Amino acid sequence: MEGKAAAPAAGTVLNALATHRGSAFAIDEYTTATVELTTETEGVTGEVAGAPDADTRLIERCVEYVIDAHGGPQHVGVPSVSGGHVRTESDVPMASGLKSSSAAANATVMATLDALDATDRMSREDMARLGVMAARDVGVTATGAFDDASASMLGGVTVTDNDDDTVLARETVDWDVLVWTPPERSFSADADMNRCRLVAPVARLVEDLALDGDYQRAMTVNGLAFCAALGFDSDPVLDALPHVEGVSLSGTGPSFTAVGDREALEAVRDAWDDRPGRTLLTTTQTEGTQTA
Ligand SMILES: Nc1ncnc2c1ncn2[C@@H]1O[C@H](COP(=O)(O)OP(=O)(O)OP(=O)(O)O)[C@@H](O)[C@H]1O
Ligand SMILES: O=C(O)C1=C[C@@H](O)[C@@H](O)[C@H](O)C1
Repeated sequence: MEGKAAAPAAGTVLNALATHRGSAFAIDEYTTATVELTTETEGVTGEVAGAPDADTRLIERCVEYVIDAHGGPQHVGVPSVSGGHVRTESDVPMASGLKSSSAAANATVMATLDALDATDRMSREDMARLGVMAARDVGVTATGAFDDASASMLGGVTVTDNDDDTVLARETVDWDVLVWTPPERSFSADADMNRCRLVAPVARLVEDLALDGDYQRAMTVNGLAFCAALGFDSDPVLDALPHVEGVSLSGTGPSFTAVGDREALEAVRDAWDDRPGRTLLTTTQTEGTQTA
C-alpha cells in the first residue's frame, strides 16, 4: 500500500500569534510525502530526505492519525494496517517562515489516505485539521496554524480562526511572489507570544483589511507590526515599498515575501539580492494539496 501527495508552501498575510486569527496564501513550492503502509510490523517511522537529524514526529503522528481513522478492519479487512513509513522531500526550507510544517503535515495526511485508497473519505478542510492536531500534539506550533494549513491544503488565500479551526474567508488570487530566505532558522514554537500579543490592535486592523479583500495592504501592515514584535529588521519591507503594495515578514520569519507584478518584483529582487541567503521568484498556487 503506497501513496504520494504534494503540498504547497505558503506566505503570510496576517500572523495569528497576536489574536489567533491568521491569513496565508499558497505559493508554488512543494513538499512531497511518500507513505508505505504495512499489515506486518507495528509502528510508524519517518524520514526527511537530505536531513537525517530532522524531527520526524510531526509526519509520523499524521500517519498514525490517518491509520487510526481509516486503517482499521472495517475499512481494509483483516489483517488491518499496523504501521508504515513516511518520507518527505522538500523545496521548502524548514523553519524559515514558509510553512514547512503545514506543507509536510498536509502532504503526509493526503499521501496516507492515498495509500488507503481513501482520499474521498475526508473533506480537504478535515485533512488540514488532522495535520493541525498532529502539529499541536508534537509542539511545533503556537496556535495550531490552521491559517497556514488551510492555505496549503485548499490553495489561494485563506483567513481563519485558529481557536476553532474554521475558515472565515477563502479566495483564489493570481500574484507573482518574491521570497527572500536568509540562512538562519526560526522555529514557530520558540516565538515570543507575549510580545506578539502587544500588537493585537494592529493585528485586528490587518484582519479587517484581509476580510475586505485588501490582502496586499493587510500584508504590509502585518509585516511592520510583526518585525517589531518578533525582533526582525524591517528594512526588507522598506526596500520593497517603493515597488509593491504587499510585503511582509512571513510566518515567524526569517523569510520575507513580496507580491505584485513581475517587473516590480524584479526591482525588489535587485535590493534583496544584496542580502545573504536566497531569493526566489514564484507565483501563488490555487489547487492546494494534491495526490502525486
Ligand atoms: N519536510 C518536512 N518533513 C518532516 N517534518 C517537517 C518538514 N518540514 C518541517 N517539518 C516539521 O516542522 C517543524 C518546523 O516547524 P515550524 O513551524 O518551526 O516551521 P515553519 O512551518 O517553516 O515556520 P512558519 O510557521 O514560521 O512558517 C520541524 O521541526 C519539523 O518537525
Ligand atoms: O505556529 C503558529 O501558530 C503560527 C506560525 C506562523 O506561521 C504564523 O504565521 C501563523 O499565523 C501561526
